[in-house]
Amino acid sequence: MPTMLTDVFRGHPIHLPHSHQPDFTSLSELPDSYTWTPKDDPLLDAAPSPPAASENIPLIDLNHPDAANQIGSACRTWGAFQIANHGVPLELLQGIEFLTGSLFQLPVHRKLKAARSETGFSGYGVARISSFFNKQMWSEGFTITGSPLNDFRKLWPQHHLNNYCDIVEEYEEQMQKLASKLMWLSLTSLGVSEEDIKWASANSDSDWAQSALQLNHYPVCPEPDRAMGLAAHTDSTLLTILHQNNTAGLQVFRDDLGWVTVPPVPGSLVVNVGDLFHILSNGLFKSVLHRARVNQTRSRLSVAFLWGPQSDIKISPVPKLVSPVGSPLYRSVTWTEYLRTKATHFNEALSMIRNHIDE
Ligand SMILES: C=C1C[C@]23C[C@H]1CC[C@H]2[C@@]12CCC[C@@](C)(C(=O)O1)[C@H]2[C@@H]3C(=O)O
Ligand SMILES: O=C(O)CCC(=O)C(=O)O
Ligand SMILES: [Fe+2]
Repeated sequence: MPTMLTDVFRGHPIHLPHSHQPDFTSLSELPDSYTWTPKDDPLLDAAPSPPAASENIPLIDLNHPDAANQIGSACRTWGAFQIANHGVPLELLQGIEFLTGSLFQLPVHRKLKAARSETGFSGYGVARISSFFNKQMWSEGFTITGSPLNDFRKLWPQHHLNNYCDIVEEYEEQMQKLASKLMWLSLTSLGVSEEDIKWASANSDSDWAQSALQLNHYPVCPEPDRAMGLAAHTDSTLLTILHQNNTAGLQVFRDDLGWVTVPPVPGSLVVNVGDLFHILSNGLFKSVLHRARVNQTRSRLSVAFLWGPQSDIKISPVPKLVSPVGSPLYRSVTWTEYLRTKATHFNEALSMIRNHIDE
């Protein structure tokens, strides 16, 4: 039995700057501890000069005959794209959004009953990356892996549980299928097929993949321009699939464009390349730096499906993508090892497993 995501942080406690969550509703102005300046994040106001033309991540129709190439090209230039006609039922997207809304509407003392412990994986709390910043983020989150029953029991009475657990399980199943389809479509565009990746071809997806769900809530904020919902980061995953409610906030970074807002397109899903897919593609696919901003009038919800390989699988650059004379850009690493590296070194984690070739 491979180790599970639930064990990943056992030896890696996160010490958060404050022991309790703020009660956002009681704040009418932004406290200093929530006010971000470029000192707290060098890329805070990053913009190219001269200003770049407005561009956005592509919206790709999964039914389009050329979808594989469009996805491949988006993974190389942006590391992110949106998809329509993805096959996930609209009612399920509405269901998970409703559940997320109900969860965060609970009074703080109830949510804290399901608080994530310092070494735990699942439950209610601030983003794990909070420990790398001096300022607090204007958001709250809830992490789920596998069945949410144990955590949901702490929040809701018995009669809600079946329905809420069914929604989460159905959502995880649909996302799992979609993520695997997207991975193979994008690899096809690089000429990589199932024969080239042994761990994935020998088994069905449900044997080699695992995942987590991250529910995020960004309450309305008195001074959104000075606050940060979720600070700039890359995901450690192969792929992340994100559902956002109808409120903008997600931004992706491009060296030549600066921060680009991803507009909500009702019914569509946002996909982003994570660090492990960047490694697998030998650097061809970009693991995209992204963040979430907040809003003065509308609260924002998002549901991230974080998808990667089981903990015993070593990810390394696909040999076909390493040129015959070149050497792989990265050494091999499991998701667990990588999450631990990330828990200590955050945005430096990728460079720590990069091969430095002596000329
Ligand atoms: C399986 C994962 C992936 C995690 C850690 C763990 C559970 C929660 C994920 C996130 C979600 C929010 C951003 C991030 C950076 C964070 O702080 O928690 C993610 C992180 C990662 O992608 O590295
Ligand atoms: O809320 C968002 O749009 C981004 C969430 C995110 O990046 C994450 O949960 O990893
Ligand atoms: Fe993310």
